[in-house]
This record gives sequence, C-alpha cells and structure tokens, in this order.
Amino acid sequence: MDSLIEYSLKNSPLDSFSSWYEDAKKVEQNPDAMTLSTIDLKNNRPDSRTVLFKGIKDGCCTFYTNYMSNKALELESNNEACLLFYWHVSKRQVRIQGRVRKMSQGDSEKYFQSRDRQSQLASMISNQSSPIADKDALLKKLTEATEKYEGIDIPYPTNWGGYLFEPYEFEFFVYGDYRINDRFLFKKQNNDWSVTRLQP
Ligand SMILES: Cc1cc2nc3c(=O)[nH]c(=O)nc-3n(C[C@H](O)[C@H](O)[C@H](O)COP(=O)(O)O)c2cc1C
Repeated sequence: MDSLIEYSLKNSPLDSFSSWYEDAKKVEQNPDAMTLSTIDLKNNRPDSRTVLFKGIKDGCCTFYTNYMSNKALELESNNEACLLFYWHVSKRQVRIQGRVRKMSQGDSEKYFQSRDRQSQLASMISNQSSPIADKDALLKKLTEATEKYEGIDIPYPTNWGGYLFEPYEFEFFVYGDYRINDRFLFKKQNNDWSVTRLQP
C-alpha cells in the first residue's frame, strides 16, 4: 500500500478529510459547498442538492436545513445518505457514505441564534420545497416577519435545524495526469478503518 502521507492523507479518514478541507479553504471559492444525496423511497429514485458543510461535531459532518423540506422527508424514511465535495482548484474529490440523525434541538437553536437576522428570517418564513404562487407572496411573508420581530430576538423555528451525518466510508480522489487518478477507499469495520487503493 502506498504511503498516505504522499497524498496528504492520514490513517484516520476524518483527520484526512479535515486536512484536505483546510487545504481547500486556502484556495477554493466555496470549499463548504457539498452535494447531499438522499434516497427518495416514495418515487424510488435518488435525489441530490447542494448544502453547506458546517463543521465536524462528535465525529459527524454537520449541515442545517428545514425539517419539512424534501431532503428532510427523504432522510426521515431512509437515513442513508452520501456527501460529495468537489474542490476544483485542488483537483480533489471526497465522497462520504454515512447515516444521518437530527442534531439536538439545543444545538440547533444555538446555531440558529448565531446567524445574522436576515438568515434567521429567511429560514423562518420559508416552507422549504413547498410551492408558492410568486415571489411577491414570499417577500410579503418576509416583510411581515421583519416588522413583527423588529427590535426583538427572532424565535427559533422548531421546523429548522441541524443534522449529524456519521460516516462509515470515505473515498479520497486526486485528479492525475492522463487520467491516472489516485483513489483511496476507507471503510469502517467494527471500530477500525481499512484502506485500499482503487483503480481510476
Ligand atoms: C451553494 C449552495 C448552498 C446551499 N446551502 C444550503 C444549506 O446549507 N441548507 C439548505 O437547506 N439548503 C441549501 N441550499 C439550497 C439547496 O440546494 C436546496 O435547493 C434546498 O435545500 C431544497 O432542497 P430539497 O428540496 O431537496 O429539500 C444551498 C444551495 C446552494 C447552491
């Protein structure tokens, strides 16, 4: 097996991810953007969208969203998910398989309160993924909420919060010359991680 150090990788995939993420923050325009894929069991099809990575907590990747959105409903019926980071300048990709659970309400609320008011209001007024007649209707909801909470704290909306994504598989990919890419697969077995090189 190759020396992982050569690829700035470590024996722990989470440490490897953190190290690559720190590298990405130095050069990428949006290092936090990740593709979250879920399984839409109702229609028997995969589903993906971009969400923002909000750090590692208790060994899990975190992100925040509306608990009534499509993704949340899909995660409710099947908590298997996949995260994908593509860092263009770094020529790196990380694919992570894992299972999600909701963050505690206390932690979600703490994060909500740390956000700026505009973001808080936007999260509060949006029934994410539900249809609305037009943009004016949305802006009307925003104006009403802005006026209602002027000068006072915006209450935490309990239908919004974080998820903890607990990984059990990581693939680290480095784009190589002539498509001779490097790919390292970490798999969790009991409490240990195995690592193998995959062909490009
Ligand atoms: C760069 C970028 C970052 C985004 N970050 C988030 C996020 O952190 N949370 C979120 O709920 N939606 C985020 N979105 C919007 C989602 O991609 C998506 O449109 C929305 O969450 C509804 O998805 P759903 O219908 O699958 O639930 C982001 C979109 C982009 C383009």
